[in-house]
This record gives sequence, structure tokens and C-alpha cells, in this order.
Amino acid sequence: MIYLFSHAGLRDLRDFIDRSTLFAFDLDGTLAPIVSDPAGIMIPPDVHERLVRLNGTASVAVVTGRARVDAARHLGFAPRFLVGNHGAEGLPGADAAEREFIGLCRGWMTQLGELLPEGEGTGIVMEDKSATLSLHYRNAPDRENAHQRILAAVSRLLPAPRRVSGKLVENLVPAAAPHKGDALRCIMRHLGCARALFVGDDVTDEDVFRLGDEAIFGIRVGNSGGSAARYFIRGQDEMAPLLDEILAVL
Ligand SMILES: O=P(O)(O)OC[C@H]1O[C@H](O[C@H]2O[C@H](CO)[C@@H](O)[C@H](O)[C@H]2O)[C@H](O)[C@@H](O)[C@@H]1O
Repeated sequence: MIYLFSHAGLRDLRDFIDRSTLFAFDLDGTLAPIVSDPAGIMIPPDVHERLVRLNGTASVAVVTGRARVDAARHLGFAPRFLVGNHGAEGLPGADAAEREFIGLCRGWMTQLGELLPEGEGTGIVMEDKSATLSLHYRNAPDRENAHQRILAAVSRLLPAPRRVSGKLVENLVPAAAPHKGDALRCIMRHLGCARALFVGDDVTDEDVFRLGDEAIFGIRVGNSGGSAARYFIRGQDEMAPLLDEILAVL
């Protein structure tokens, strides 16, 4: 992986982007630092101010694992595209599929009511996002035990979900749902953008990096040997300098 703020990284960025580029961002861990309470995230003011400026200059998309309505509350600005539920919500022409995903999640929630009773000090929290579900265990007193309980319960769900591990969370996604890579390509087609820059930090963001698409400039938040991203920034606190760099080029 190439450090974005190295000579080579900055040169590549400057050569790649222009005003017709789509600028796409993940939310948790990328635009906002990770915190223990999912409801308590906040986009730092310096990042927010730069994002709003970028949004007034170029096409901006936010592609998040959160439900759109929830993400919109935290964003405080309206990007050109807001895709939720890891790609399963908000894509053009996907309304019928979304209704199907919501039905599947209702069924899983009923089953999980039996298989994984919340409360009783387990610390497992189910986040109902309509088109997908997230089972959080960050605040469990015994994370390992909580994680094993989640995995055991999820393995019994019918029909089987696509299970995507995240940061102390297991995400349950309908098997037929588009992932973030599908979603980004769909937005690019829809907007007629030949190129996109995407920044993300988590396992679901690897669905974009793994495309290996020369038309997508992938930047991971955090250096990781296991990532398919070509570039990285060291941490979420480098988002504001990254946005400065983008704005300077535009
Ligand atoms: O695709 P993203 O925008 O990165 O969303 C991924 C998940 O983010 C949230 O959970 C994660 O962030 C929380 C707040 O920092 C943290 O408490 C939790 O442990 C993380 O897993 C969100 O709650 C999920 O719905 C998203 O899927």
C-alpha cells in the first residue's frame, strides 16, 4: 500500500482527480471516528466544513452501512448520493429489491428473538436498519463469548444471510443485495462519471477495493496488510488534510 501523503501518493492523486470525478466516502471510521455508542458519532467540524465545500464543487456520494435515514441525521448535509445498508438501500431503480430485503430482515428478526435474546447482561445489541441488520458486541462484558453466541445464532437463520464481519459487529445482509462495490459502479454509471475516488476503513469497504478497478482510486483509513486498497491514510484524523488536498486540486 502507498501512503497517500508520500510523494508518489500525492502525485497519483493529483494526476487522477478532476471536477468530473465522483468523490465517495464511507461514514463510520472514515468521515466520523469510531465511538462506543453507534448513536454517538460525530463528523468533526473541520471535516464537515471541507465536505460541504467539496459537495458544492463536485459530485459527492456517501456509501454507508447505516440506514439512509440514520446516516442523513449524522451527515448534516445532502450529498448527491446517499447509499445505505452497505449498498442495499438507495440505488436508482432498486425499490422492489429493497422491499424484498426488508421482508427478509423482518423474518430474521423474528428468528433472532428466539435464538439470541438480547438483554440479560449479554451486551449484544441488534441494530434494525430495515434492509439489513447489525449485531453489535462492542459493549459486551465478554466480547468473545458474545461473538460466538452471535455466530451460532446467525448460522441457524433461514434463508441464510450474507454475513459480513465489521468492527465488533456482524452485519446480516440479504444474499442478493448489492455490495458497496456494486453500489459505487451503479452510481458512476448513473452520473456518467468515468472515475471515482473512494475512502473507507472497514471490511465492507473492501468490496470496493477488491474490484481492482483502475477507474476507482481506493484509499483505506489505516494501513493494513490484508486490504486490497492501493493507498492509505494513517487514521481518521487525516481526513481533513485529504479533503484539503482534493479541494486544492479542484
Ligand atoms: O459503512 P460504515 O459507514 O462504516 O458503517 C459501518 C457500521 O458502522 C456503525 O457501527 C460501527 O461504528 C459504531 C460507531 O463508531 C461503533 O460503535 C460500532 O462498534 C461499529 O461497528 C453502525 O452502527 C453500523 O450500522 C454500520 O454498519
